[in-house]
Order: sequence, then structure tokens, then C-alpha cells
Amino acid sequence: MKRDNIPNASRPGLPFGSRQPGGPNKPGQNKMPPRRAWLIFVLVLLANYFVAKIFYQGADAPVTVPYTIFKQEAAKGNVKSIYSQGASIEGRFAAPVTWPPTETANDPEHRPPGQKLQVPSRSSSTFTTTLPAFVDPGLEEFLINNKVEISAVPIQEGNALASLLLGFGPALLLIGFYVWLYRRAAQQGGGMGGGIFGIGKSKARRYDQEQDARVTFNDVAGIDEAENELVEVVDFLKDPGKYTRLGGAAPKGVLLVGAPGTGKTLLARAVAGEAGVPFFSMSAAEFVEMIVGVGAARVRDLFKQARENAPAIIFIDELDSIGRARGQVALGGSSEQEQTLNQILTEMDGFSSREGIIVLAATNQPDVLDKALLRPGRFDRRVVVNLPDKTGREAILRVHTRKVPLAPDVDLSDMAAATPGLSGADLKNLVNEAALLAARRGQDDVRQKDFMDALEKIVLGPERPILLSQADRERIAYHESGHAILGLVVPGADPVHRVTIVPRGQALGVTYQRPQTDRYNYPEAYLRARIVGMLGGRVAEEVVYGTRTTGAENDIEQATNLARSMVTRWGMSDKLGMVQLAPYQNPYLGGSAGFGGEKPFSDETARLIDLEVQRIIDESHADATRLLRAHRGALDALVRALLDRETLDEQEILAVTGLPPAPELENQHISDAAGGGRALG
Ligand SMILES: Nc1ncnc2c1ncn2[C@@H]1O[C@H](COP(=O)(O)OP(=O)(O)OP(=O)(O)O)[C@@H](O)[C@H]1O
Ligand SMILES: [Zn+2]
Repeated sequence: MKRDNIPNASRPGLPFGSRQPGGPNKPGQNKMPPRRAWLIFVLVLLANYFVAKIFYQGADAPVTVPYTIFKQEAAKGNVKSIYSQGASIEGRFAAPVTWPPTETANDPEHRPPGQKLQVPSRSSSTFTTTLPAFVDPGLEEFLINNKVEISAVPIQEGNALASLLLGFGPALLLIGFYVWLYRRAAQQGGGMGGGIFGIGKSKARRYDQEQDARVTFNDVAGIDEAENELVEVVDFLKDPGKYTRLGGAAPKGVLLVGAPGTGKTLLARAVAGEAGVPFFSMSAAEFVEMIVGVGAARVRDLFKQARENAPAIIFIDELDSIGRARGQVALGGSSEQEQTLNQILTEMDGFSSREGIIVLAATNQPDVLDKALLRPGRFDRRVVVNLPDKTGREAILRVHTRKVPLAPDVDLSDMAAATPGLSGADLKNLVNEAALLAARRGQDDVRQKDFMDALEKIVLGPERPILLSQADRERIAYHESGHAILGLVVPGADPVHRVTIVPRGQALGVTYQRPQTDRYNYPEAYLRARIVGMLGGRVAEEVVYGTRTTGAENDIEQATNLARSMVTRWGMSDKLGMVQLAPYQNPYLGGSAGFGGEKPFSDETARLIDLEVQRIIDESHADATRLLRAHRGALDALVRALLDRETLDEQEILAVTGLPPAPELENQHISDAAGGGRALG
């Protein structure tokens, strides 16, 4: 229903690249000043406040008293001295006076003129007051009679030290804080290249074989091609002289290209581990700070460290975050980014291959990289790290289950078959989830069922307990059954693995279909079958209730995207023909490079695209309606079973509906031709 997914591990056009939920997300590193520094800053401010408060009281802040009280006190002989300027008088009492008197402090009748309610009564030996507007004749004589000294300087100035501290104390504290911060940074950062506060230091993490568990090619599985290409790099690092003896230049930079979680970092570490050299790793996003020039300083420092420890590996993760083609970056950080990038180029040109340093970098967007990075002598080698195929997935599962006690019924080959599209990181996560689940269930080993449940949680999202009315549940059941029935009756549809009306993740119900094998090439009929299936939820609601809900939003989005790709990328519209009408999308990586600027086609073509997309959707809608009407009996039966049992697996679905699994596509010749020997890029 709402945001209802038909998760299907292999998406056309992204046979490998589609990101699966549950994989590790790496948000861009956001560099903030260390939290401790902030804490200390706040503490200093607080200290400031208290110091000021103490001196303020020490300076004996004057109380403001009414003129009459001043005269009363003077008459008592309690006023030692005054200083007057204009209508205001300040002075010093012989004995401190408390004002307002405590017991009447908040009594409005005793409120001193001009003062608000709630004035706390205070005791002080200095005071201020204001001469009334009418002149008080004989005041001077009265004062002299009462031995009040009429001072020539302001009374407060007597307390010179206090006011000095009051004025400069906070500033002194702040200066002290900065001096301390600087010295601390200098101690940590050290060195000349450290720059102010050491922010020019690279912060690169160095993995040393003795500290971290050493990673070797044994820990990397399922990406053998990439691994083989890096063997040469290992050889070179083991004996740099051997390669350059005859004047040849060894590789300087290798770019690892692959979807997130395919093991690029792991591979780089394994190269270092195999060669037994230090590994300096840094994410490119970490280079760039708010301050221009810092990134470049960090790059310099990183290469300096590596040189001192050569032979060594420098690994720069997320290269695209700084390596974007210059002039193409967003406003703002561009000049900093450019400087950082230039520094990397300079450094790479600066060392000779004899030094035994190899720079590995990882990216999942090679198309956006600045061409200068890819020139000879820089990242001139590319190693593509693909998502693993079934054999690869099994091997990766084997690596990650090495230390996990497996029950005899666990079939990793079966698990590998069930996980097309998952990356190495996803598979690692799967093993972890399964182990946690088994532990929670109080078992001593991990069983196949734990793996299956963990997979479901990763692919479909965790179950969500929300209370639904009976009417809503029925509607959701019809929606999901619509998807499922079409998955059984449309030729070429992926087998329906599971249907549930238990809300999971974002969805209120889920129909999970998965292909039987990894698919690398998609026949048009298969894509049509998928669109028909995606529309099945809404169509079932229309057929049964004759009304619509918002529950098909996600279905509509997916179907539209697929239809649009058919028209604009795969030349499957006769009206538009085999013309590229959408930017190239790397099937291994997803995303697209963008046309960069204007659309390379006319408004008329744009309109035609929209019409063709609509035509495909409309035709699929008609197909779905026809098929669901024809199988209304099976639809109702499945709904009854779902309302009763909530979740049905493949066998139960077949039993309840009495339908056979969907027939294979008869018309396979398109994909056969493409797969049969002739290589189409
Ligand atoms: N081919 C693989 N074999 C074994 N383990 C793998 C493989 N690929 C990924 N993993 C596991 O997944 C974890 C994460 O992978 P890694 O960080 O190397 O991916 P990445 O390609 O660098 O991802 P990103 O692009 O997100 O940085 C690894 O530490 C490893 O445990
Ligand atoms: Zn749906």
C-alpha cells in the first residue's frame, strides 16, 4: 500500500548496482571542532561569569536609595562622602545600609520611587540617589553640618583593582584560553608542516600489521578479477627495484571503481597486508575544511608521511568528493576543492615510481572525475569492483561465517541464490543479523531459518506494529494479492516468494518477488511483465472496490521509471527508435553522469517521450485489469488466506490459489542473441 515496495533484487538497468536497504551507509564526514574543545570553551565562559559576579559584589555595587533615605542617613551621620554630577549623587555610607528594608521589600507602598516590584533588598556601603527636580535649598549646609565629605572624584574609582579586573578579566580569560588551546594543538600536531592548530595535519589513519588484524586476499572473496589485477601492485610493493630495473615505470595510482560496499577499502587493505607495507587511509571528504588551503596542507602531509615510511600505500576513499571536474562543483567550497585536487596532482607527479608508493583511490562515480586525475602517471589504471555473482556471494558468505557456528541445515549456496544484488557489505550484515537472531532465540548455532528471517528483515525492513481496521486490512490484502496473482499469471514474471500484510519498514504490506537467477540482460517482455505486476495492487483495488487510495504511490513511481527507461535508454519505443534520450547510466554503479546542460533533444521529442511512457503504462494497466478479472476466484482465495494467516510463502500461495507458477517467457531470442558470443558494450 503506501510506499509499498515490490523489492526485487535485480532491477533492470541496474543489474548489479542497485543499493539494497540494510547496507552500510556512510554519510559524508562532517568535520566539527572536537567536542572537548567546545566543552572547555563553555566552561571558560561560565568561569568568566562567576568571576565577574564575584568582583561585582566585591566592588560593593551601590544600592539605589530614595533621596529622603539619603537625607535621613546623612542626618544620622551615616554618610561619609558623596560625589555629585548633575542631578545624580553617589556616595559611601559609614555603616552598610540595607535597602529596601527586608520585611517590606515587596510591599508596593514602601517601594522606592521609580523601582519596580520584586527588587531584592541588598545591603551595601555605597549608594546612588537622584536629586529631586526642585532644588533643595540648604543641602550644602546640611551636608557640611553632618560632616559629609564632598568628594572630587567618583566614589567607585576608589576600588581601582576591582574595576580593572571587572573590565579586563573576561578578555584575559579568553586570551588565556586561546593560548592554552594553541599550546595543546602544538603539542599534538607538532612539526613545521602542522600549521596553526595542526589542522594541516592529514589525520590519516595508519593501519599497522601488528596493531590491526592483518587483512589479506584470504579475507576478500567473490571479486577475483579485481583481486588478480592488484596482484601486480603487491609484487611491486614487495620489491620496487625489480620493476624499475629495466627502466619501466611501475603504476603510481590505481582507481578502484565500484558500487558502495563491494569491498574497495577491503581490497586496498588486503594489498597492503599482502605486501606487508604500511597503509595510510583517508577519506577525501576529510581533506576539505571550511578554511581554504587546509585540504592542500593535509594532502602534503599525507604524502610526506607515506614517503617517510615507503614502500607504502596511500588510500583515498570517496575520491569523487574532491575529484569532481573543476569548474563543475557547486558554488562555495569550489576553490578549496580545486586547491586540494591540484595538490593531489602535484604530489602524484612529484614522486617517482622508484620510491615505492602506490596511491589507491576508490569511487563509485568515475564519470564525474576530473580528467586530469586519469592522465598517465596518475590514476591511469582502473580496477572495476563488481557486485558479486552467485558463486561470489557464496564465497563471501563463507568468509564471513568462518567464526560463526553453523547448524547442519545451513545451505550457503541456497542463501547465495536468494541474494542477487547484495554487496559484500550487505552479505556481511546478513551474517551478522542472522547470528544476532539465533542468539536472541537462545540457540547454540545459526540455522537456515535465521538466515532467511535476517534476509527478510534486511530486504523488506523490520516488522512494524501498527493497528489497522478490518476494512484497511482487507484492502491491503487485495492490493498485495493483486501484485501476487499477476506474479503467477503473467508470463516471465519473477516467482512470488512471499506475500504479507504485516507492515514492514515503510510498507503496509509486501509482495516479494525474486528472480531465479542473476539476470544480466532483460528482454522487453520481462520488463512489461514487471510493469504489469507493479500496477497489480491498484488494479485489484479498482476491480474489487471501484475506488482508489494513495497506497499505490510507490508502485506508480517504479512503473513510471521503468517505462521511461524503456523509451529513453533502451530504444524500446517504435515511435522514438534507437536514440539515446537519457544520460548514460552505468549499469554497475547506478546514478548517471547527466547531460550536463541542455537536453539534446527538442520539446517535441520530450512530448513524444511522455506520450510513449503513458502508452506503456496504459497498456499494462489494461493487461492487469483483464488478468485480475479473469482470476477473480484466485484473488479472493488469496485474500481470505492472508486475512487469516497474514504471511504466505511460495508453496502456500500456489496451494491457496490453485495456480501453477508463472510460465517462462517463450520469446527468449532477443536475450539469446545478445548473449551469444557477439559482445555488445
Ligand atoms: N568481496 C568481499 N569479500 C569479503 N568481505 C567483503 C567483500 N566486500 C565487502 N566486504 C565486507 O564489507 C565491508 C565493507 O566493505 P568496504 O568498506 O571495503 O566497501 P567499499 O567498497 O569500500 O564501500 P564504500 O564505497 O561504501 O566505501 C568490509 O569490511 C568487508 O567485511
Ligand atoms: Zn503495491
